[in-house]
This record gives sequence, structure tokens and C-alpha cells, in this order.
Amino acid sequence: MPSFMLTTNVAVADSAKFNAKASKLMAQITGKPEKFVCVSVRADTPMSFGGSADPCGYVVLVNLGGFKDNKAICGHVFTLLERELGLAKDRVYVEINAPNGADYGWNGSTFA
Ligand SMILES: O=C1C=C2C[C@@H](C(=O)O)NC2=CC1=O
Repeated sequence: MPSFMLTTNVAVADSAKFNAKASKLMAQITGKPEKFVCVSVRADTPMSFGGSADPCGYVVLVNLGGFKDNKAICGHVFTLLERELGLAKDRVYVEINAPNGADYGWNGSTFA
């Protein structure tokens, strides 16, 4: 269940292309098959950051078992958001979550 959830106040011109890139990145950074990856994007959402409605975003990354190198993973995510959506690195928060299997549901049950 590697998951990438972005909320942003900018429009995503080609959401299929962006979602594909985010999905591949999640598979790469977790080492899990892309078939497990879930990507969701809420674009054009009224948001502010630092009291300003300039372009900004909030990303939640989730992976059962956690992530190996949070700093490196944040680097990849910030680069993706800057390149694809023009979001400045200082206008985005990235929240990293590593739930226990018992706290995460899939396929009619939980992972543990
Ligand atoms: O993220 C994960 C997703 C799955 C799916 C399931 C399976 O075996 O099909 N097991 C998983 C473990 C994961 O860590």
C-alpha cells in the first residue's frame, strides 16, 4: 500500500501523466511493485501556506514498513512537484507515515 496523496491549490494540466510519474516514483522508493501503489491528487483546492494563497501543496506518503531514507525520499518528491507542477520546495509540506499492518486495511481485512 505505498500511497502518495497530494493536495494543492494549483491545477494539474495532465493529471494522467503526473499520476503515472508519482506512481512510478513510489514504486521506486519503496521497492514494491507498482500494482500496490495508490496515487490521489486533489488539485485546484483552496489552500494557503504561510498566510499566502500562492502555489503550495501538502503531500502525505504512506508505506507499510516505512521508508528507508526519509531525506532522500523527500528530495525526490520535492523535485517531482517542482518540475511537474512548479511548486517551490519551501511551499510544500511532506508528511511521512509508516502504519502498522494492523492499522491498515486492504482487500477486506487489515495487513496484520
Ligand atoms: O504495500 C503492500 C501491498 C500489498 C499487497 C499484498 C499482496 O501480497 O498482494 N501484500 C502487500 C504488502 C505491502 O506491503
